[in-house]
Amino acid sequence: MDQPSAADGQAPDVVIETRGLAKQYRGTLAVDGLDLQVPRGSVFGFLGPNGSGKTTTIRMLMGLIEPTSGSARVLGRPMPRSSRSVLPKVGALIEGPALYGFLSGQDNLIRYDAADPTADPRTRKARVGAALDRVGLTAAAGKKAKAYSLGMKQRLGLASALLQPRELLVLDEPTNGLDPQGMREIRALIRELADDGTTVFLSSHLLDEIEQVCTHAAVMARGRLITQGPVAELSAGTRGRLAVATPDPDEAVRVLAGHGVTDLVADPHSGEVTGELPADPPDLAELNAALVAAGVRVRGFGLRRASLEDAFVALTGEGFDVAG
Ligand SMILES: Nc1ncnc2c1ncn2[C@@H]1O[C@H](COP(=O)(O)OP(=O)(O)OP(=O)(O)O)[C@@H](O)[C@H]1O
Repeated sequence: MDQPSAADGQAPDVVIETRGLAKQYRGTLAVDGLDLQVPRGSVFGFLGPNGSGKTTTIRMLMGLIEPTSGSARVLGRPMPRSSRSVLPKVGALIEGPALYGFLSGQDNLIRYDAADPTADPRTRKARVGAALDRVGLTAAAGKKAKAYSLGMKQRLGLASALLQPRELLVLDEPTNGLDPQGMREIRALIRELADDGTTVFLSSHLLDEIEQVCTHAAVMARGRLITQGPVAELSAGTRGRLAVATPDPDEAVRVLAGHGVTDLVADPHSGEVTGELPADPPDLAELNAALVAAGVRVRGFGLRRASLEDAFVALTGEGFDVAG
């Protein structure tokens, strides 16, 4: 049967699990042998450049398209076979919310709620009011949706996904196209939802977004999973860059290069020189002393923690290209 059990080999604290999941389009292997594990209670970032297979994966997870091979389980049940029992517990926002511009935000939600055969019409108003409140749109509830900013439209879309209690929220690029303020609002909302115990799975091509909001992440490149795990651990395996703040960048670059530091970059705006330490790094105190001895005025000196971007570059040997 479809009930989750130990016999299925899936731990109950995993809300999404795929094994060898793959999708082949005519000329393209969009997703290639994906083994994904999303822990319950996590804010899970599904990170990858444009075209790396994120949306295709999400569509398979939500039972919208069939995988070519492999399997996917959501909330312990196989997809797409169990869509009817799984999807009511999953709030999904894929490729932007479908809204009627001529209806108010509130009336859009009433329409959504009315389309749900399991939703009791007698409690509709209260549900819609609570969802609007949840996303901070109560004051704008009577305004036509076409007059909403992009961020407000996105929040209304989230409200539609929150009309029913959800175990899992799946959000495809939830901040795409938003201005910085709109992005902050959506991120704050995601954190609040996670604090309430909802697992949030979100895709993004923005590295810093994943670092700011996610507890866990999986990194995709060209349809393949590069790595996954707690965000702090993903970058921990990558060495940080040496950073020297100095008004003498040219001389600093020369001295550091002489001590085996590679990939040196001098930022004229910040007055900072950064570089990659060699595999067998020199003693940092001696490196600093060498700079000073060469007449380099050192304002700051240290190792910067590796970012997810550093980890991505180290793992793929490619830059994180977010063009498109
Ligand atoms: N319906 C389709 N038919 C043919 N090829 C497709 C189809 N959908 C996606 N692809 C291809 O599969 C690959 C992965 O696309 P996908 O949309 O899953 O990536 P993504 O990581 O979500 O990128 P984006 O953020 O740009 O949507 C791309 O090369 C894309 O062109």
